[in-house]
Amino acid sequence: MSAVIEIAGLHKTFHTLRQGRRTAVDGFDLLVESGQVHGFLGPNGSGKTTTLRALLGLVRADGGRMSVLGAESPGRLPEVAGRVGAIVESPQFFANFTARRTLRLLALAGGVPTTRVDAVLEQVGLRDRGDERVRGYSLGMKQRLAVASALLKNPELLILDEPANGLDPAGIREMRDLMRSLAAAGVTVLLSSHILAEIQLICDHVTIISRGRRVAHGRVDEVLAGFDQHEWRVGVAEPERAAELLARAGVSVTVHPDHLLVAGVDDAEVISRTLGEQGLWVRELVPLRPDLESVFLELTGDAPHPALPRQVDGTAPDDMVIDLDVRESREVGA
Ligand SMILES: Nc1ncnc2c1ncn2[C@@H]1O[C@H](COP(=O)(O)OP(=O)(O)OP(=O)(O)O)[C@@H](O)[C@H]1O
Repeated sequence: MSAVIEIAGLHKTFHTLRQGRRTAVDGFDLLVESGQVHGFLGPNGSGKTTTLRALLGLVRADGGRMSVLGAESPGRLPEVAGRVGAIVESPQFFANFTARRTLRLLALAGGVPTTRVDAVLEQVGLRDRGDERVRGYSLGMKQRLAVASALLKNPELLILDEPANGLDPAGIREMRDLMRSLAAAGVTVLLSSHILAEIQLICDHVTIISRGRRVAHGRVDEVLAGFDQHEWRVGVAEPERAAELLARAGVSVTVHPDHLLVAGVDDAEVISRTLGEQGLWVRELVPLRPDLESVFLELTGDAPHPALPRQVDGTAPDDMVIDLDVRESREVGA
């Protein structure tokens, strides 16, 4: 797979009269490879928009190296601009224009054949609504129109800042289907979001940013697996006795009022056999898998995560890296 976006050590500090110096991006790295639907995830104010703006030459970086489709950014961006569609500042459309007219105008302004208009309306699922005025569009339809405008030049790379912002679950599902169909058509997608469920639903890869620095990156499932503590919720009669039996078998167990919490067990059979052999029958055995939300909170919040050391001793999946040095430097500075 080839690199479509590469950012290494990006720095950007803003100087404002009221707030003084503010470091928005602090040595950030990003690698997006061809064919990925890559989520760029971080809390509000963590530096996502600044990174995308710097990558696209909309704001000047203070340091670091960036390239888009192999061309160094911002110097050689014009060479590849025709192959990149981006929506970083949310576009405003004339409410009285129809989507078709809007796209025709944008095509004419961008030197794109107007025959592309029908193709992109079809691609974003607005073909049947293309002759309606934008004022009657739902937020999801407006977002899709924005994506359609970025698709006019048939880009190989699509960069979207918060494309699912404000969408309801149905809108997010539509956006996910759209991103998947684009990926299937060979478009590489980078989309930013501060909403975890969105990234988990839409993206196959993720880079998590916190306070201007990358704190995790890799395949979504592998980032999650790296945080899997192999925990189980166990429902059983006589929980105290069950806990004792499990502890004696070397299993880490915590007693809660109506269940046990067992950690560090790969195979559920270990639990059911240990208890069953002593005449205790398990009535509930549920694996507790981490979701991106808990991973995100661990990485961007302050709580240390017991699973983190596993990431640096080589047991983490190859493709997933937790940038521990980032946590350390952040914690030192916190
Ligand atoms: N033009 C600017 N002038 C001064 N400070 C800025 C400017 N743009 C961004 N910042 C600051 O840089 C930091 C990062 O902002 P940025 O917009 O990149 O974050 P973000 O992750 O995109 O946030 P959000 O999810 O809220 O859009 C914030 O502290 C923000 O206030």
